Amino acid sequence: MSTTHVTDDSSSEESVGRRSSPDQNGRTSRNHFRKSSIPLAPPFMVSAPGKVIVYGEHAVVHGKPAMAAAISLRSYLHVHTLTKSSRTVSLFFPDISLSHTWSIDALPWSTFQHPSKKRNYYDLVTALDHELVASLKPHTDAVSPDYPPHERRIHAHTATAFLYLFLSLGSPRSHSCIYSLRSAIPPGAGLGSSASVTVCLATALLLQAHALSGPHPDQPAPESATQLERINRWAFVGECCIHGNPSGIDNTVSTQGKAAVFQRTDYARPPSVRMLRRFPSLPLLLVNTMQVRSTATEVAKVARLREGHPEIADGVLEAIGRVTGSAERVIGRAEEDGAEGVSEGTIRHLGELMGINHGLLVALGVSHPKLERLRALVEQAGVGWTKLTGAGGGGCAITLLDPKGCGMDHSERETKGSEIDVPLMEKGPKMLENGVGGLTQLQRDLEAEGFEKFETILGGDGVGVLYPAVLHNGSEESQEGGEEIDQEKFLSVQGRDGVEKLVGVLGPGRGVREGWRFWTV
Ligand SMILES: Nc1ncnc2c1ncn2[C@@H]1O[C@H](COP(=O)(O)OP(=O)(O)OP(=O)(O)O)[C@@H](O)[C@H]1O
Ligand SMILES: C[C@@](O)(CCO)CC(=O)[O-]
Repeated sequence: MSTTHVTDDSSSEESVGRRSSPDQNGRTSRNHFRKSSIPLAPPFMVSAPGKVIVYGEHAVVHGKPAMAAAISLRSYLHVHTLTKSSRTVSLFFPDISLSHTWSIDALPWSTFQHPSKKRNYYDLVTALDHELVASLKPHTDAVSPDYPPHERRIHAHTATAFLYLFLSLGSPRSHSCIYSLRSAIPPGAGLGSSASVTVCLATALLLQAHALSGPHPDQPAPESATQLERINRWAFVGECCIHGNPSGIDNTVSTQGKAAVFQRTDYARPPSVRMLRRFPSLPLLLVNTMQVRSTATEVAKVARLREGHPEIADGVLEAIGRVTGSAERVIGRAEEDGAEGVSEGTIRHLGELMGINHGLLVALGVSHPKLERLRALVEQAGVGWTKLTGAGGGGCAITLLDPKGCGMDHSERETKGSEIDVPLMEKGPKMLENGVGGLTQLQRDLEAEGFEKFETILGGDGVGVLYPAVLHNGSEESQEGGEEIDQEKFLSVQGRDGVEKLVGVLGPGRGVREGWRFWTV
C-alpha cells in the first residue's frame, strides 16, 4: 500500500447531515453522516484488537513484568476525508454517544507548533505535555454540554486523546475529515478498549501524515517493526490522555498483536517486550461482570495504597511480578519442549498462579463484589481458577478451566501446542456448553446472575489497515470489484455482530478477510 492518500481536489462540495442510526447495543442515537461528496482521498479503515492481561496488571504500572495477549474483539475506525473547501474535523463515536465537530482553523496550532513544543512523528514521547493539554481544554469543554458530568468527563478525555494526536501529527493545513469509530470491545471492562481506540487513531493520523510505509505483504520485518513502534509511541500518548498513568502494555499488545511479556522499569526509556510466539492453547473462559469502572480510578487506588503503606504495597507488587515470572518460565519450558499438548500439570501450575495473582489484586483493593461472586461460582462448580483481568473494580475475569474438574475425558482434555495464532480461548466456552455437572451449573449461574460470557481467540493480529475501504462481502456490489464501506453504511449496521459482519478482520471461517493488511514482525 502506498502512503499517498491525500489528493488535491477542491472542486466539490461536502455536506454533513444528521440521521438516526443504531449504536453498538442497537440503541438509536443521532449521528452525522455524509450526504454527498467527491472526497479528496478514498475512505479507509483501521482496526486494532483489545487484550487480556493473563498475569501482572497494576504491578506493571510500577515496573514489574506482566503477560498479555491480543484478543479477537477489535475496534474499527472509518476515515472519510472531505473536500479542501471544508475546514472541519469531526468525531462520531456512537458506542459512547460522542459526536462533535471542530473548526480546524480554531484549534491551538500555534501552541502545538511552537519550536519548544513541536514533536516529530518519530520522537519517543513518554509523557503528556500539560501545557498542550491545557490549550485543548476550551475545545474539549465544548463537547457534549448537555450530557451528565460522568459522560462529559469520558467524552472530554476521548476528545483530548484525539485532538492531542491530531495537532501533534497534523498541521494547520490538514484536510477536513470525519473519523467514525465502532468497537466490539466493551468499554471500561478490562479488555483494553481505550488502547485499541488510540492505536486506531494514531495509525490513521500517521498514515494521513505520510509517516508510515505499508503495510504490504513483502515488507521486511525490521521495517514493519519500525512502523509498529511509531504507532505504539503515539498510541501511548493517547492512552495517557484517557487514563492518566498507563504502563503501555495495552497499546503495545494492541499494536503488535500476538502475546508478550512487557516490562517498563524506566518511563524515559522504551519498555522491554518479549514476544511469546508459541503461547499454549489453554481452555480459557472470559466473563464480563458488567460492572463498568474506569482504569484511571483503579490505577489511582493502587498509587494511594502505595503512598499510605509503601513497604506492604511494594511487597504485594513484587509478589505479582514473581507470579508473572513463574508463569513465563512454565510457558517457556512448554515452548522449548515443542510439545503438542499442555500437560495437566502445566495447566494446574498456571491456574494456581492465577489464583495467587487474584488474591494479591484483592490485597491491592482492586477487586469488586461482583468479581468475588463470579469467583465463588467457579469455585462452587469446582471447574477452574479465576482472576480479574485488566484494571479490576468490576469489568472482566478470566477462568482457566481445569479439564479434570470439568469431567472431560482425555481426548477432550488434550490441547494443541500452537503457534500464536491458533485459537486459544475458544475451548473455554465450548467446554462450558458441552460440559457436564459443574460446568452445566456454572453456565446456568452465569446467565442467571447477568454475567456476559465472551468467545474470543487469543494471540491474533495487531493493528490492521483496509485501504481503500472496500471489501468482498459476497454482496451484489462485491461482485463488481468490491463493496465500498462508506461512513453511512459503517454507522448504520446493527450492533457488534453487524460491524463484524460488514468489516470484520476475521471472516466467517475466522481466517483474515482479504483486503485487511498488517505489519508483520
Ligand atoms: N467504543 C468506543 N468508542 C469510543 N471510545 C471508546 C470506546 N471504547 C472505549 N473508549 C475509550 O476508552 C475509555 C475506556 O477506557 P478504560 O481504560 O477505562 O477501560 P479499558 O481500556 O476498556 O480497560 P483496561 O484499561 O482495564 O483494559 C472510554 O472512556 C473511552 O475514552
Ligand atoms: C491496570 C493496568 O495495569 C492494566 C489495564 O489494562 C494499567 C496499565 O498497565 O496501564
